[in-house]
Amino acid sequence: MPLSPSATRDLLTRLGHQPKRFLGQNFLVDGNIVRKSLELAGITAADTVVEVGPGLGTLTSALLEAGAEVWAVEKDRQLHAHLTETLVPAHPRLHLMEGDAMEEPLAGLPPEKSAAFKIVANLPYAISTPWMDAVLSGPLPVRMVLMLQQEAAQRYVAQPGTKLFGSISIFMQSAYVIEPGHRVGSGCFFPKPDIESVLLNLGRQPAPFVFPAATKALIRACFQQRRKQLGSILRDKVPAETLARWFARLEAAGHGPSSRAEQVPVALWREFMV
Ligand SMILES: C[S@@+](CC[C@H](N)C(=O)[O-])C[C@H]1O[C@@H](n2cnc3c(N)ncnc32)[C@H](O)[C@@H]1O
Repeated sequence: MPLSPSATRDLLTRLGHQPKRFLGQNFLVDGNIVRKSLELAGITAADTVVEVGPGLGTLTSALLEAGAEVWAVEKDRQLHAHLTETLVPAHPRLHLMEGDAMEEPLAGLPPEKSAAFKIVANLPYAISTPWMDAVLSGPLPVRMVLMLQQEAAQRYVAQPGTKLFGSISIFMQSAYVIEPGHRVGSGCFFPKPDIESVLLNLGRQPAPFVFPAATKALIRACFQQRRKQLGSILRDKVPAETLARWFARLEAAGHGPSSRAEQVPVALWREFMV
């Protein structure tokens, strides 16, 4: 069971640990949310799970109690040391590393384990979108159940023609079905965050599409100049023949070189550069 807010505060005091805002240290203190996360992820003893930012080990303990094998990466040296002392000795199925999830997005998961794994995490807010972008380059987890800020979740599900539609919406919607999640009140965390959070449930599509790194870079470039026409952004960056073929596809669907990146639907982006 997760610690209550007062027990969490006491533990942090005992450790001499001041929650760090820049590391998004808002610890889960609500048992229902922990249970719901495991339930949405369908965690069983047969699962291999990656966790980013185990913190005080709340989700980690629940995953281990369910019998899962867990790979976790924690950036905070003091919290990593606390988990090394308290959780690691009792749990041979926990593989904990100290590190940055931007360098180790899958917490050091070995390649032979990457064919079928899940991610369950209460993400540090500052890295949620760039980390997700890295994860979407593959290998892809079969399911992700993620606590993250509402605005990031809105970007993932955003539709063309809206302000929030961007490269991450395209990469996400090409690989995952976004299943109903849950709003999570700020009282479920200690300390309370000043932004809204949601629990997002992402199931891998039967035929997920992973964009090559070079294509991802070009798509990001198109959204960095949202107001510019695609023709003028891409003219010098993509071979003429490839571009003409894609623009012909866009024109057949009512778009073209004068369209802006945010107007082009996900399905047409999937045909870009292929
Ligand atoms: C929102 S807290 C979640 C803590 C815990 N999992 C829970 O649910 O209570 C985010 C955690 O991610 C860690 N963290 C922040 N940035 C990180 C990074 N770049 N790589 C790995 N861990 C990071 C923080 O130190 C913190 O423990």
